[in-house]
Amino acid sequence: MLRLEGLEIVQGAFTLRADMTLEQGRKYAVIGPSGAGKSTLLGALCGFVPLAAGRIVWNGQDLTGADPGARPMTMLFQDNNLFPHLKVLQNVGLGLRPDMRLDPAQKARVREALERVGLADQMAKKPGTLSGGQQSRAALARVLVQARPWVLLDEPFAALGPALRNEMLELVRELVSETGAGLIMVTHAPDDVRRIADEVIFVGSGRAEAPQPAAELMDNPPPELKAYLG
Ligand SMILES: Nc1ncnc2c1ncn2[C@@H]1O[C@H](COP(=O)(O)OP(=O)(O)OP(=O)(O)O)[C@@H](O)[C@H]1O
Repeated sequence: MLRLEGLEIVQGAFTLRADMTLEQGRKYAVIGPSGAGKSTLLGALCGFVPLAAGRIVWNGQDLTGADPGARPMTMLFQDNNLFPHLKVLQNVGLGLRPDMRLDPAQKARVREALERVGLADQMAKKPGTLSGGQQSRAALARVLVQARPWVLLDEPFAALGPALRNEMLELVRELVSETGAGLIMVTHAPDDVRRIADEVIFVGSGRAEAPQPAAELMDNPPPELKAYLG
């Protein structure tokens, strides 16, 4: 269980507040207008954006001052963050050990993760020689080897075409279900919400609202969400 207690995040003139409890193993979509603070919220959860007030507590453990690497979260950014000069295998291995000194068991985990995302035959290639979809798969494999309890995605796969995007979302859904990880995903696409999310966190007017069941909310959106959805 991940608790956001009286969070206040200040960036210049912008303030975002959040108070909510997220359940392990659930899939949350974060939606709301551009500039509402969706990326800011994820950044604060991961420890990249400091809190002005409040606490983040995971299973009773206060994460508020913890370094990003010490938190139970992995973040997948829109651009995948792959290192162009390293092979796919090494890029994924970095998820386990930044110094890349993997022991045999860790090497086996990296290979397993690459097999799981369908890149078993692409391990020795550099990211630049892979397609966009394959690069996304490599980035997902890196998330997978870290095996953290929460996976955070900030508008993932935005650069991919619709069919490939859906395929990647389906893969994400399968992977988090298999590992029991919780998912928090920023998206602008209502279709993504219906496809993948159990619950929706709406961000607007300086607040991240407590999660609400996805299907219900999308079928009967309150005025602010309705205005956003158009
Ligand atoms: N480093 C910063 N310094 C000052 N203000 C910032 C900084 N980063 C973001 N902001 C402001 O914080 C607010 C929230 O930005 P954020 O990127 O979280 O929104 P978002 O909902 O993710 O938007 P989008 O959907 O366009 O990606 C914006 O008003 C933005 O201008």
